[in-house]
Amino acid sequence: MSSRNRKVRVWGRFRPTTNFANENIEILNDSKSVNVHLRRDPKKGVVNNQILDWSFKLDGIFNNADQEVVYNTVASDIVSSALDGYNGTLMCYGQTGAGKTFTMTGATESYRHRGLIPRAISQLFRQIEDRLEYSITVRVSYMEIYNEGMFDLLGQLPDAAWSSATSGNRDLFPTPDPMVVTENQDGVFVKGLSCHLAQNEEEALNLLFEGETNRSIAAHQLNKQSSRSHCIFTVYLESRSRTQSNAKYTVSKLNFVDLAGSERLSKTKSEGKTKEEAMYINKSLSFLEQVVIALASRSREHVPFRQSKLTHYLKDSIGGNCNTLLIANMWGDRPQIEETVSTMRFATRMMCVASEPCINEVYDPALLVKKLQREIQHLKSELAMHDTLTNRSMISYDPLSEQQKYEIRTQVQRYLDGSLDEIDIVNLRQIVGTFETFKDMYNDMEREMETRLREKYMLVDKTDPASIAAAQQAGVPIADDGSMVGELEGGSYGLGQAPKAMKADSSAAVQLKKKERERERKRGSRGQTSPVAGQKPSSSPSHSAKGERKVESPTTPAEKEPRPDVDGSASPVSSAGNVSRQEKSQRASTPPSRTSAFEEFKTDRGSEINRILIENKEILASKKKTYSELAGHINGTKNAIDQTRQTLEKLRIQREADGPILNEDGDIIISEEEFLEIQRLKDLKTNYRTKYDELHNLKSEITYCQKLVDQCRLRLIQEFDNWYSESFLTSADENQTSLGVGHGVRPGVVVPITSLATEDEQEKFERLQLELMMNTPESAAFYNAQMRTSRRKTYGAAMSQPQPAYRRKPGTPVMSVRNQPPGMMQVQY
Ligand SMILES: Nc1ncnc2c1ncn2[C@@H]1O[C@H](COP(=O)(O)OP(=O)(O)OP(=O)(O)O)[C@@H](O)[C@H]1O
Repeated sequence: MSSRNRKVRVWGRFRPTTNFANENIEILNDSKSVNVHLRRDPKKGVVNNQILDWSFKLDGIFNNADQEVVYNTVASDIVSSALDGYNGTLMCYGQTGAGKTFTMTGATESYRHRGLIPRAISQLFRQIEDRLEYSITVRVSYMEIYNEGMFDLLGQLPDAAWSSATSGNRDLFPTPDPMVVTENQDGVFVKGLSCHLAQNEEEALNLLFEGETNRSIAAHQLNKQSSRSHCIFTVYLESRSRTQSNAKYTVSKLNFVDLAGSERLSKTKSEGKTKEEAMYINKSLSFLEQVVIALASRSREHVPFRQSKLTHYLKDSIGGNCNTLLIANMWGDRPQIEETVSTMRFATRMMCVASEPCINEVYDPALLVKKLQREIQHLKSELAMHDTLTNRSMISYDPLSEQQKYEIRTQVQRYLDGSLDEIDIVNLRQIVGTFETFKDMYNDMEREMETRLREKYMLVDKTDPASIAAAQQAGVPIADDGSMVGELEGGSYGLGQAPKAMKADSSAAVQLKKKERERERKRGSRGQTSPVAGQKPSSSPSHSAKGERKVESPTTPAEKEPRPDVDGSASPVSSAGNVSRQEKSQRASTPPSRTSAFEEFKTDRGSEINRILIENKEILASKKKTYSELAGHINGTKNAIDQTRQTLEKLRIQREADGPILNEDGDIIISEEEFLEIQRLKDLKTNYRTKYDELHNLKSEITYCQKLVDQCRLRLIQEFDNWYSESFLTSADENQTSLGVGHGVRPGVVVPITSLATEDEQEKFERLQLELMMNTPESAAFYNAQMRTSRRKTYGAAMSQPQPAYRRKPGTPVMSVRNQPPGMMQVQY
């Protein structure tokens, strides 16, 4: 029942008295309602706003009730729920001497008058014995909060196990560190509070009584043995199933909170230590009241739990997911009537605190891992069975063995050196392994390359002044701006020879550089600077650090010849493979931009192949258009089929509702309308199949045409590349161009041929889309829209791309076309 509570349960208990103020306190017959009538206090004057009549209604009132009745009525269910995984809190609140400790612990010397805690312990172990299918662990802690300090009432026991340091700082338990209230995702706990395993009822009771003896008690005007602290006895339960090897188990805690008694100092006239204690008690109870008010108010966002140790510790124990019970202990005597009203008011507020108990389930990580491992094994077996049934027994789901890794590496190595044409794909793991091997090999190569470079050269980061300074110190002739003597401009890293070799006379080097600049200047004055706007004048390659570039000096005859016009007015190539004298002369100065040269090439030397490319593209475009129309037609047919099916279904339902009409043979007779619809459906299906086959064939043609277009384009680019290299570049130039032209292109990396023309990517994308459309023709509109968007994007990207490096990949095989598709132009090589 308690697990379904929506509010904290609150009961009132009057301690027995022979002087019950019947004229002031009326307990109604429902045993829930209490009316209290106060007498006007003459000390407050004739005119005052004192409320004299109060009516309270709690969940129940105990008057002269036996301990057993109290326990069975309010506590038993909460204790049972704790074994199911629900947290529970049982709290006694009230005036000093009102019977809180009696209710909570009872008279320790009398079994009959034992209180809630011993009864709960007894019930717990009884029920644990009954729950044979569960292994339930019981642990106990007992602490008190005295004058805002926390003390472990069981801290001195030999089996004390602390969550961190030992606890307390009271004289009784001199310990190094004070206890601290801590919170984590599992709830609130006290760091430093000892926890004790209790294997049976007796052990648990021993712990209770041991703690009782350590409580702070003092004689008080209203109670000979008044508790001067808040005491919290906690039982921690952990319940695991014995029958199921389940990673899931429940944990719960039962808090028994015996609060210190409130008192009016003006009335009790407490003095000295008792007064100080009372002040602490009243203050913390007032914070508790604030918390309760905040919890009871829906509009309140902040609950001031951290104002006191008590409220902080009770943060997850009042309402919330916890079964909470408050027993408001009261005096029935007339002199205490104001305190009784005050206690009733607190109790009524507590009734408004919401409580939504829930089971605390946790997962044992070790068991969970085991369970998941078992599940993986099970799934693997299922997969293996499935693969065997579908003739895919090659597939393995185990991690790659060392032998397999070695084989993959060997394959990749052979693939890279060209002795293997293709890597056979066996399964996903092998693909992943292959990629990893590529990555490893790439990293190895990079490291090896750097090591080799470092062995031979000194690498200087030109953007790093410290690196430059270090190089200068090592004797490398390098200027403060990072440029090296005799170095080519434009690189971000300087590559100099090792210090020994580089110990050239720096003043001579500077002179050399000056002379070089002078020569450049003169050459410029003769009108022989680069024709490309914005391009830097070519630095003299003959002065490179390695001295390997062979560009003719400005004084060579080649350079003295007039520079050819690169806008195409004069053809730079006389015949394929034959580079004219005029062409050779172009090498002496900066070559034209590849973009402009390519445009020129397409209209001149490469005009024939360009023409074939254009025609093939036109044929491809027209086939794609037909494909799109056909797909649209198929879509229409598909819609018509769906509609006809719906109509037929309606007619069938109608026919069945009207009752079937049968002929003599017992066959169902259908209406003419239904017959016609069936006929129509047949025709539509035939049409759909025919057109679908057509679409399929057309798709093959498109794929073939696409290949031819690709081949043409590749050929055009290769031709251009050869022509450009022969016409304008020396081998050193080629190297330089490949490093310098492609932005972000790494030395030695050849730009993939597909990136040479942006439409390659576009057309590849379109091809993929067409393939998808083939599978689901009804998605044509969707994919078409996608293509349009993609085209727009590709166009935008192409417009903003830097000039690509037109480089022919070494060893690229020359393509030839063997089969000519109908209506396609064949490339003649
Ligand atoms: N229901 C009851 N039946 C019999 N005796 C009771 C009952 N309630 C209280 N008493 C007795 O009244 C005295 C004071 O009770 P108790 O110590 O429980 O009060 P308390 O509220 O805990 O006071 P304090 O706040 O000072 O600790 C005890 O001697 C106790 O035995």
